[in-house]
Amino acid sequence: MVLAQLGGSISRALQQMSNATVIDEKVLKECLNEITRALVQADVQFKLVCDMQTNIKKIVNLEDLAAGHNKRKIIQQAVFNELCKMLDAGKPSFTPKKGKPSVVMFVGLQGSGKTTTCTKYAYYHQKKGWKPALVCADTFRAGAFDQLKQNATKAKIPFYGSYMESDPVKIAVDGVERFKKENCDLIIVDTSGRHKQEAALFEEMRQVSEATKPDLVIFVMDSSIGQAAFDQAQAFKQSVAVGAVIVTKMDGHAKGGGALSAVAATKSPVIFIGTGEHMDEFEVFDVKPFVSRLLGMGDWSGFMDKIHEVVPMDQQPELLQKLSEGNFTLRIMYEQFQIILKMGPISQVFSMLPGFSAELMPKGREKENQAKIKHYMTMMDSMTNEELDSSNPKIMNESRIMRIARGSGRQVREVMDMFEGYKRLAKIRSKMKGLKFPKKGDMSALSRNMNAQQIGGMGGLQSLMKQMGSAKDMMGMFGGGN
Ligand SMILES: Nc1nc2c(ncn2[C@@H]2O[C@H](COP(=O)(O)OP(=O)(O)OP(=O)(O)O)[C@@H](O)[C@H]2O)c(=O)[nH]1
Repeated sequence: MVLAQLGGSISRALQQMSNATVIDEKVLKECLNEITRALVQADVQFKLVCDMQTNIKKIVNLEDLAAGHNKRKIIQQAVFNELCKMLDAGKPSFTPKKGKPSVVMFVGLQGSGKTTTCTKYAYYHQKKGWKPALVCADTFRAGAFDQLKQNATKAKIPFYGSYMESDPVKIAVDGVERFKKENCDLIIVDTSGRHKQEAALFEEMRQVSEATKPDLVIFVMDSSIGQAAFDQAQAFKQSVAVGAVIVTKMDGHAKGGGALSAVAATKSPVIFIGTGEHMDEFEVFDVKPFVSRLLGMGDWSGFMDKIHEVVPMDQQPELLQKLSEGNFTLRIMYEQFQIILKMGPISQVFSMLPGFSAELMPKGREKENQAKIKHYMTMMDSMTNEELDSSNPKIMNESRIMRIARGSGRQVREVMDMFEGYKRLAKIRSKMKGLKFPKKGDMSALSRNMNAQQIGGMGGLQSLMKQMGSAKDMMGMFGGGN
């Protein structure tokens, strides 16, 4: 994934600087040049990158920093802040409220991923307890309704469209009315994809917008257009009241950094990014957590959100208790695998943990990793209660391993592999013993807690993970980290 490479290059530049015995002008310059190269390679506008470099140099005045100052931390913080500034549109978008009907209209160029993104957006909200519905007002592209219908059926989301009606305005109005009556709280209208030059289709888009009075218009844009994103976003904004942007195909394009920074320059907030063709390859875009993950600094609030999304409320205290106990059995590992599989792409989940980088888990390995977890779970299904509930690795003798392999139809080597992985995770967990996890939204509790643990907040946890070599270890378990 290109973004992971960008994050990896910036983190490495910062790491190399940290490794230097003395941080002087030369070391800082080398570090900033390295970061500049990485950003330019990701197609970020050269002027933006130069401005960023100048700003950092202004903030980090090495001569003025007294000896006691932690120069490394100050530089890291400046890089973090400047990256945030570059990607921040400066104003939030309208946010629909659960339980209150909102109409959201999707617009974008042909093939930008609009139809796919409508379903991803609906599915994302459905998982959070909303009642979304999809309306296909794309009468231009043959097959658009079938595509939406197929996606919606797969995700069990109600949909509306017509093979007969050729007027998109009528379909949109009928669909919105119908779903309002059915008490849907998020009515999503997909419109025809269009080109910048196609005046007639732009007019149609204006009419659909006028007739349905959307609370939010989302412009969907393919990241491969890079810096051209600026012109495109502007063109759409001039025709309809674009309130937010979703950038798609961030998984495969070297120009992703350019697209994100160019959209921010139009002052249109990016609210989600698409990171693959599948329904759950869709991530909230929130500048600070995004940059934090990009730099391998984690995103605890995103991680906790995911947990709150997939674990029923009544089981949450129990899970958090287990996470903080450090007494890690194979049964706990099994339960946590169940959660991980529900949380979405493994690389996405792990990139939310400090010390992990999406780079450690190549995207191509996603399917392979999911299959590996499932195989591990099949092997654990062949274990006895005694084996599952023991935290003593010594009970797993040769005859037990042979029995588990036979029972699950897997190789002995795979059982041993799974067991090695378990031991690695158990080691990590024992070091995290006593760490209390915050309630949803209560990040201050986490930092208070971490300070109490004397591991020095977020950065401290990151270095703790590094000390343990856990990122590579854990990724290694799933076949990443090479
Ligand atoms: N890799 C990747 N592919 C994506 C992503 N989002 C959409 N796609 C793919 O992009 C292609 C076009 O997506 P559609 O949803 O049909 O695009 P559209 O904008 O609705 O197309 P029109 O209706 O012609 O305007 C499909 O093959 C999608 O699977 C993404 O985030 N990553």
